[in-house]
Amino acid sequence: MSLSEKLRLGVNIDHVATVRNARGGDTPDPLRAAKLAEEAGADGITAHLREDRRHISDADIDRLMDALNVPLNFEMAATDEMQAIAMRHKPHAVCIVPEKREERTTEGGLEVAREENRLAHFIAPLREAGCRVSIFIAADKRQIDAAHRIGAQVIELHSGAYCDAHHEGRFDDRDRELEAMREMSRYAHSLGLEVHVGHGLTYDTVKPVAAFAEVRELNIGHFIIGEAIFIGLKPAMAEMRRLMDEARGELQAAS
Ligand SMILES: CC(=O)[C@@H](O)[C@H](O)COP(=O)(O)O
Ligand SMILES: NCC(=O)COP(=O)(O)O
Repeated sequence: MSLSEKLRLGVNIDHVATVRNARGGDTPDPLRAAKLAEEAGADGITAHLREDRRHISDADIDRLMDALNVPLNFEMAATDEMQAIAMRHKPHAVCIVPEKREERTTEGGLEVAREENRLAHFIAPLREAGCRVSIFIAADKRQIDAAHRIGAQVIELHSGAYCDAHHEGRFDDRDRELEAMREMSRYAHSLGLEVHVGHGLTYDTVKPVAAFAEVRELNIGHFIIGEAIFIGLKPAMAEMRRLMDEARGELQAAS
């Protein structure tokens, strides 16, 4: 991959639905947020249909599929129910994520290595249907090798541990997490996998990750939606885009 290729920004609109669902009505509408994000230059929209439907609903996915002009990255657990939904919609990308009912947010990466056989069979029809299959994993060589073996085209590295360490002031841990993601981005890229990164990224944490030459896409939601409350969605996205471009520009200048 060349550095002149654009680093894509996928905007996750799950937490617009979280606010909507707090009152059970129709507002704020995640589709409206997605269309605004699209107008503001989002390269894709990410939505996670959780098994417990705590934020995005089935109807949201129907409406996103009908109305979006940019690719939808459909995040889902590896269950029969979700596979059937994905097969009905055939979104541009399907990102397989681990899910626990009791977790507040996606805590870790998918355990691919221990479930290789099941996951290989699970993703095969999705690939045949034309979806790009992405696997949400920790920066762990074993998991990357397994994702590669089962035929995934993309991996998304979970940046939550790096972001948490930064915001909690555990800078040694942060630097270790960052280094692991850097090394594993290179490794995954060398296997021919497309590399994405996401979870918990903020203005303070995005630049070092955006500077990984092998990374093609960042998926960012919670922070952008939170910031949008104060400054609006388009300015919040524009600032994220500016930081990503700045990191990329610095990398290009140094190479
Ligand atoms: C997999 C992942 O990182 C996302 O789905 C995102 O964080 C939003 O969903 P949750 O906050 O419900 O985990
Ligand atoms: N896959 C990560 C994602 O879509 C966004 O995560 P977050 O920024 O909402 O934590």
